[in-house]
Amino acid sequence: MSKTALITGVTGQDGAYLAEILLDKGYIVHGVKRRSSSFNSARVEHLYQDPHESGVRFFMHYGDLTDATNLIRLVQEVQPDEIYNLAAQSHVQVSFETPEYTANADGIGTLRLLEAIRILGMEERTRFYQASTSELYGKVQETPQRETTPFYPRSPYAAAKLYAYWITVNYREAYGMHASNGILFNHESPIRGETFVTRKITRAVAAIQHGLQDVLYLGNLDAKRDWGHARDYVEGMWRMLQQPEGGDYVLATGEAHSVREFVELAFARVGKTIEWRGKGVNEKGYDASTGAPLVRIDERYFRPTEVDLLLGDPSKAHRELGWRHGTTFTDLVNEMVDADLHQFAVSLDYAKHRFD
Ligand SMILES: C[C@H]1O[C@H](OP(=O)(O)OP(=O)(O)OC[C@H]2O[C@@H](n3cnc4c(=O)[nH]c(N)nc43)[C@H](O)[C@@H]2O)[C@@H](O)[C@@H](O)C1=O
Repeated sequence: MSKTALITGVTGQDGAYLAEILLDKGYIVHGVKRRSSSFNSARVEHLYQDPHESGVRFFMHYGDLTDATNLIRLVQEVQPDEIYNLAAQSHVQVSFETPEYTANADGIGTLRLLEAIRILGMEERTRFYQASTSELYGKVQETPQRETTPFYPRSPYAAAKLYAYWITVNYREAYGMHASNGILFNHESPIRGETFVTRKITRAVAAIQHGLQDVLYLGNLDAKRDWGHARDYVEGMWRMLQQPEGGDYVLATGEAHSVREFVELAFARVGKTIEWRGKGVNEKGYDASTGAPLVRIDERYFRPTEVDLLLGDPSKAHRELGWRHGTTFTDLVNEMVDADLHQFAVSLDYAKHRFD
């Protein structure tokens, strides 16, 4: 019999990759998305099947982590074997402007979902995955960070996720639920949201290459992150729920790079070498061969409190889940730049023919 999974946040980067691998593994997949006045399902469009065909295995529902009755009804209707809670207000900088909403969706939202399982008496049947985050380590207390490293959140986003982490642990211990936290370090891909720094950079490189943009504006170039590929990380989520018991696992590559290095590699993919001149907010990145300014600093992208360095130790996941990241940092950057170059080329071609 096919297993049934419920994915909140299915229209996001991770939701889309996870839905894809679960369908490949033979699951029936129910995704939850928020209502929006603009179209927001592009990442899962290719998973839709003709409803008149037999054997349809992908279903979408409207829902919201701030709406408890909706969550209870969804869990009751779908009767999932596995719930992956990926829905969140996931932008760290935005959380400084919307701290209450972030706490409600990311913190209390997790509680609502756990309570839905309990209210319906499904604690023994339904396994639960919580999208925890390396942002919990914030002002890091040791490097590299592992499951035992103390947390020190540095944003409303991280503080909300801290509550979600502990309430997941608590429901595991109090009610014997199979509930797990995946402490995922940054994971990116060509379908990453366009305001996260990696995708912002690769889109700008592609736009500059196509003559559609002159300069890329960024904040803190010295921040370091442990960047992996989202496709690898969703496999790790699934593996956590296949264990005999729930647990908490770091997924990371074990390698950290600065935003500056990401910029350099991304421009290198299109044959441009960046030469940095100036200091602090006056620093600029120039095209070494033409002298054109390509990168400038915009103070608006600095955060009230920054997380300077995140570097994960994924050895528990290696040992217990047999999980390893596959994509290297360079391959990740190249794949993202290539995809954005292609996307701009397709749009330009479409526009050209439309107005021919
Ligand atoms: C694991 C974790 O991963 C993500 O959170 P994030 O690390 O904050 O991701 P980001 O791509 O927004 O920033 C990375 C770094 O890059 C710096 N940075 C410089 N200049 C710009 C800039 O212009 N834009 C942005 N966004 N960041 C910039 C910024 O200050 C920060 O130090 C989310 O998925 C989150 O949900 C999550 O859980």
